[in-house]
Amino acid sequence: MEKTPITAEQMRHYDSYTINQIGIPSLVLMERAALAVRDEILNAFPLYLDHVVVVAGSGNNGGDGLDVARLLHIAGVKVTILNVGNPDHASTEHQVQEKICQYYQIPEKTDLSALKQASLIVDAMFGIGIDRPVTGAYADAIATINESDALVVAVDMPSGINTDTGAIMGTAVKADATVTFAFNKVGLTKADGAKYAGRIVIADDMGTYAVDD
Ligand SMILES: NC(=O)C1=CN([C@@H]2O[C@H](COP(=O)(O)OP(=O)(O)OC[C@H]3O[C@@H](n4cnc5c(N)ncnc54)[C@H](O)[C@@H]3O)[C@@H](O)[C@H]2O)[C@H](O)CC1
Ligand SMILES: [K+]
Repeated sequence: MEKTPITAEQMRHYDSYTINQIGIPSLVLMERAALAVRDEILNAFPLYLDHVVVVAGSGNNGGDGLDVARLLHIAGVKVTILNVGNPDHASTEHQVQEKICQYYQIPEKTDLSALKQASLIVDAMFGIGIDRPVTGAYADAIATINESDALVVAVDMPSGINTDTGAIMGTAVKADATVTFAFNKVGLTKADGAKYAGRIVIADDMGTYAVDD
């Protein structure tokens, strides 16, 4: 398996090859991604589990976050979801995960004050899909996260960090750890990305396959 850090475009290519050519459904990849984040949180941060707040965007990074919220909830952890994204823009997978979280009646908030009670924050606003500077409610959430003394675990990328350059796009989450999927990302190895990522965990048992075509 290729071990050098990859770009967002390469990751999207490998994802779509795995989903469309091999036939592994994207929700299966999402579940495997979320299991890796859950395992890292339970194994590495057992003293920070009093109240986990998952900050979710409306794309598949947010979908991963909702999946992690459910997995932690059924593991007996107190979890609150803070939805920052616009629900009207929710991706298909995000909507599936949202419905499951509603089944488990996991509390959902939109007010940033939810972050004040967090012992651990899961940053699931943006992953490799970030394509413009962060502004508005997302920027406010990032500022509040960075001011918090909660432990911060980023899903795939610290939100606001450019996957390919490591540059801060307006503003970015400073994470204690980042669980990135399938392969390391170029943006986690250089510039501000290397600093903002914290300890990097590469979840490479993802079922995502590198193709060289
Ligand atoms: N690699 C894997 O095996 C898997 C990765 N998964 C996760 O999917 C995300 C990528 O999801 P995507 O929906 O493409 O993008 P994001 O969730 O990162 O971003 C959502 C959405 O946000 C918009 N956007 C971009 N920049 C901004 C901005 N500055 N302000 C507001 N909105 C912005 C843009 O339209 C994006 O589409 C990946 O990181 C993983 O977490 C899958 O779960 C499956 C397994
Ligand atoms: K993120």
